[in-house]
Amino acid sequence: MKPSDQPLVATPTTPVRQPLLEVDRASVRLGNTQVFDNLSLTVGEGEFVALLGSSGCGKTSLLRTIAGFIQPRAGTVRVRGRDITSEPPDRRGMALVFQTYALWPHMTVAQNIGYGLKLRRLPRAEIAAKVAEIAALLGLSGLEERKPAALSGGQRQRVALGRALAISPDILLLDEPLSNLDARIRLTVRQEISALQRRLGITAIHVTHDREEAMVMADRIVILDAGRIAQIGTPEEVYNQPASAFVAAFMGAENRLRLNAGPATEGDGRLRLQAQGGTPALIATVRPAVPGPCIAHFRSEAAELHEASAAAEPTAGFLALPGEVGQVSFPGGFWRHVVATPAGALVVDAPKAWPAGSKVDVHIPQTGLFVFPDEQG
Ligand SMILES: Nc1ncnc2c1ncn2[C@@H]1O[C@H](COP(=O)(O)OP(=O)(O)OP(=O)(O)O)[C@@H](O)[C@H]1O
Repeated sequence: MKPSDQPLVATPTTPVRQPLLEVDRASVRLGNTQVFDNLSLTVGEGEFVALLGSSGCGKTSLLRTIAGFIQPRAGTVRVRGRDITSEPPDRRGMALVFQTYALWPHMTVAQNIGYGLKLRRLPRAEIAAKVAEIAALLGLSGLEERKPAALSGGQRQRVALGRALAISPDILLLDEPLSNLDARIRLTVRQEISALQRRLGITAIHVTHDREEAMVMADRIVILDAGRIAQIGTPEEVYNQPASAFVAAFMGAENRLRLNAGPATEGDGRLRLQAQGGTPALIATVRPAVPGPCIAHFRSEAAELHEASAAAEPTAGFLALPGEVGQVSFPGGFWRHVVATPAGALVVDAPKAWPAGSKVDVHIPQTGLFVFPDEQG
């Protein structure tokens, strides 16, 4: 199947809970850019969904379409079955938290949190009670009278979150809310948002380009590639069963090999895979079942380094490639090696350092290989 023949909508592999939000065959064009076309997505009640993809793939545009700031040229957006495509943003029961916090600088923490409630003309006492509740929930008690300029980045983002939660939205939309925070604070706020979302049972859609953030926060991850849904699944599914070479690489299996697959000589259903210059490997369980050119992806930690051997016999269960260690580094916990092989440079992690210049064999077990037909091959 050529990429253009692939379905636009990836089938979720896990059942969606009671649907709360449905984006149905939506198309969005901005200026001359067709951002996405015929895109469908269902989000269940109480679910935390991450929209993950590289810069420019359309994550923010999809979120803004859901929020009502972008009007799709075709398709509908529904909440609990009700068509809200033409409803303005403030009538959708959603709250959006931005990357830049977007707090009112002249207002105090309490006024910022209570802003949406004031717009809804709630009685003062009710606003004060709700603000106090939210401030306590988010660990902001005691800071209510401060202005945003007198807060840390993490505290500001919690105020922005508080302002969103104060209006009790059906759906919380998070547009890279953590990307302006430094790495350590980001981990804390990430956990706080996750815990809060689960405690309140609120439905959340979170835009991020950070794979780990999506993995640890979301129930399901939607991986977008140039306006198309490349895969929808739980973190384990997209990590362990990537649906395409793109998803495999995006989920960290960045080593890429062109392989040739043929039937194993024994005729027992196994495939004989061979990388350029490598020993043929007899492999049982990988896709594709059909012989031909294919692309394999694997993670740097899935491979092993061994002393070079002259073996040219087919090996069972793993690919073997001769190589020479180039650059060696220590990212922490393991040693990372760039290994030159006839099939190209590969990155391989190992518990010990192999000095630069070592002649090695790279072994890649079939359990760590993600193999896909090579459409271009
Ligand atoms: N107002 C606009 N006019 C024209 N094109 C736009 C407009 N806004 C966004 N685009 C284009 O639409 C595409 C998707 O943009 P979008 O901001 O949704 O991507 P993204 O995945 O959120 O990226 P990032 O992670 O960089 O924020 C990009 O090619 C972008 O250049």
